Amino acid sequence: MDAYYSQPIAKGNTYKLLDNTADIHPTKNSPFKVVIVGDSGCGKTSLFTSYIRGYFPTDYEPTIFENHRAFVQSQTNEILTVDLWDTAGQEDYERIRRLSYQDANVVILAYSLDAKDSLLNIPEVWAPEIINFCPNTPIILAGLKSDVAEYKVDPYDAMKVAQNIGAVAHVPCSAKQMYNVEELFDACFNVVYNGKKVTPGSPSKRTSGHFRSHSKQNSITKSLNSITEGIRRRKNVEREPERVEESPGRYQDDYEVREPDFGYDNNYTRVEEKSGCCVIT
Ligand SMILES: Nc1nc2c(ncn2[C@@H]2O[C@H](COP(=O)(O)OP(=O)(O)OP(=O)(O)O)[C@@H](O)[C@H]2O)c(=O)[nH]1
Repeated sequence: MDAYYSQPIAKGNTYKLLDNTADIHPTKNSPFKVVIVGDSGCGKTSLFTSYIRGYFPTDYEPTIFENHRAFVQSQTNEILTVDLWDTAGQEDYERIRRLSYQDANVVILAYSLDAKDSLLNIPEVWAPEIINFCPNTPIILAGLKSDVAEYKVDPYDAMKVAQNIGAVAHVPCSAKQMYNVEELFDACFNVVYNGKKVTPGSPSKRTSGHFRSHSKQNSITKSLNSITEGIRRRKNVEREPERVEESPGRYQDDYEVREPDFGYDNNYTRVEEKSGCCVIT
């Protein structure tokens, strides 16, 4: 695994996912936001499921938007609230996905080791989108489905891509075999915390620039959930019109997805962050 890292960030702390969340009070912590993006079908949802739930899902259902909350404990017993944002790889949901980038602490940029196009799309599609919408957010490139018998992607080509897009790490992993899954998420936390104490407290006291207000995140999540619900309901209307009692058109205009205006231009430009987390050339 080490050979595929551009920087040895995963050598920092390890974080244990907590099963029993009954005694945890999330308001004490600012959530740590991890967003995953990548081609449709490359394995993003399965990765999150295998990390949070500990099993590999057998059904495939294209994601529109999903949000999961988890709690992890560092080796020094500090608890971190983690929000995992699963996005749609499908072009149809591009506008929703773009809203997910806001205030991300880390972006996992995923490709599948059994789909060459999914790697080609990293510099063509995904990296420019991330740079556009969250230019200062560290990127971790994740090569999913590392269990497949035949790789369509040379891991060393992927390593080059990782360096070219300024990813802080490249992690090949398998949700199916639970290979490197925990290491990938440890890497996410270590990008920000490496060696630093995880302390609950006011987001404004943070200096990394990657912590934002809890309430703002909650309102983004609520609005994305309602958009997603609207889409799901409209899809059901299309698929099963006989079960709809009210006007079938009622969900068509019940939300408006606006392109976020974060004040960045649309070009794929060189972005350097002082912390050295994200350097794009
Ligand atoms: N062999 C293998 N197959 C996997 C792995 N992870 C996911 N898959 C399969 O890949 C397909 C797509 O997986 P998803 O996790 O739904 O993919 P996704 O990237 O979330 O797809 P979208 O929601 O369309 O963006 C499913 O049939 C999974 O069973 C893995 O680690 N190994």
